[in-house]
Formats: sequence, structure tokens, C-alpha cells
Amino acid sequence: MILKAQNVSSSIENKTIIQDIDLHVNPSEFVGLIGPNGSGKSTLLKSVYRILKPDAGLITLDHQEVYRLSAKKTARKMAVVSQESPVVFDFTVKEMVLMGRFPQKHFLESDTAEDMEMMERALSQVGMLEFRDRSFMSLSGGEKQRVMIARALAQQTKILVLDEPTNHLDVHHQIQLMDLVKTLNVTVLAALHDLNLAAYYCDRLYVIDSGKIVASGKPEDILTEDLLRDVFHVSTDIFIHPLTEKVHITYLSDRVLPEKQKRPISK
Ligand SMILES: Nc1ncnc2c1ncn2[C@@H]1O[C@H](COP(=O)(O)OP(=O)(O)OP(=O)(O)O)[C@@H](O)[C@H]1O
Repeated sequence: MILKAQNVSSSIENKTIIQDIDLHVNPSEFVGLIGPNGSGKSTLLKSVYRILKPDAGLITLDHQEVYRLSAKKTARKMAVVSQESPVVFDFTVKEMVLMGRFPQKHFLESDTAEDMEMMERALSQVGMLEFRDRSFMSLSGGEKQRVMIARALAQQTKILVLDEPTNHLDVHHQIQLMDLVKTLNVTVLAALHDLNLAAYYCDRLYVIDSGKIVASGKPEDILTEDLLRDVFHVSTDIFIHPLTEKVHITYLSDRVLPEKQKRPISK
């Protein structure tokens, strides 16, 4: 499944939030969207998953315009884990994950043995099976996030759109989740704050700053000390890790940098 955004611009309350965005994700590719707070990552993802219709431009899934597809048809193709945790009152973890099966079902069709199997498999994939009868609202932030990921997995789509999927997870669960997503062999577009995770797992990255794509390409080609200074306003030391052979970024506080290595950081 190929996802494309062409010349996409969106505004909220007459303020342009993202502008002339061109982006594509090839089948089975893991693409990361990185950028500072407020740069427009979630807005772009919301436009992709049909929550915020762009003012201009085109978003397609396998050459079909998403805003012409029904919500149900889109949900059969694309699963989303958004930043906001849903406010639900009395659903169990199991019921939350089974909701991911709705797009595949007929109106009022009850849960089948296959649905139950998918639910159990998705919960074990995120290490949450033992929580299946717990109330969703009683879970910790990280546990909720893993259940929402299980729900997306149970949806069995060819494309996953993830908005900060690891922001509540401890280091072990961050790696477990990213490994899992990587092995699914589906098309992934994910907004990520952790640049080392992005560099390690993503095939390609798009860098967004003030609503515009300012760089794109393989992590090793675009994650430079200059780019991180210009876009994220941090000093860094970047090298290829000898074991992983991936870009590794060390963040440097100006307080510890020798005077002669300090370079102005614009903001
Ligand atoms: N409903 C809204 N009303 C007004 N401004 C909004 C609204 N939604 C988003 N914005 C603004 O749009 C800009 C982009 O927001 P967005 O959530 O897309 O950024 P982001 O890159 O995902 O940020 P973060 O890294 O903090 O999650 C921000 O300045 C934000 O305040």
C-alpha cells in the first residue's frame, strides 16, 4: 500500500499550520516524521487519517483519494494510533481491542472466534494479554498506549499511522514496540520525538519545521549536526554507531561545550 500527500496545506482558525507538504510512503516502508513541538506533525497526520480536511492538496492511498473513501473503507486500509487517549467509561481492555475489528464487520455482527483470536494475538504482541479483563481507564499511560497499539494491530491493515507511539513507554517497551512494528512488514508513517529511535528504525525521515518539510531522506544522509542545530536548536555530536551501524546522536548542553566549540543556536 502506497501513501501519498501532494501539495497539502491545512489551516486552523485562518492560521496556516502546514504548507505545501509532499510526502510518500512506499509499500512496507517505515517512514518517520520528525520536527520540534508545534511544527505540524500531528496536523499532517490528522490530514492523512481524515480528521482534518486539508485546504489544498491531495492525499491518496494506493492512488485513491482518502477524502472520497468512506470512514469504514479507510479504516480497512489504515489503522491509527493518535496522541490523544480516548475517554471511555467502562470498557475492558478486551473490548477496546475488539473495536479494532469493527471495520471488517457488518452492522451489528457479533464477535467471531477469529475476532477473539486476533484480539488475543494483538494483546500478546504488546505484552498486555493478562490485562484483557481490566477496565481500560484503570491502566497507566504506557499500558493504555500499548492497548491502543494492540487495537490498531487487530484492525489488520496494510498501513499504520502512528502519532508518537512511544511517548508513554519505558525504554524496554519502546524497543519492543518498534521491533514489533518493524517485523509486521506493513507501511508505516510515524511521528517520533526520539531522534535516535527514528534513526534506528526508519527507512526514511521527513523533517518538518514551521509547517514545511525542510529535509527528507535516509537518516544517515539528513541527520547532521547543522540540521539539528537549525531545526531543533541543539548542539549534538553525531556518529555511526559501530555495532548498529546506524546514526547515533549525543545531545550536548552548551554548559559543557568548550568555548571554542560553541556555535550560535538561532531561535
Ligand atoms: N485546534 C487548534 N487550534 C489552534 N491551533 C492549533 C490547533 N491544533 C493545532 N494548532 C497549532 O498548530 C501548530 C501545529 O500543531 P501540531 O499539533 O500539528 O504540532 P506537532 O508538531 O504535532 O507538535 P508536538 O511535537 O508538540 O506534538 C501548533 O502551533 C498548534 O498550537
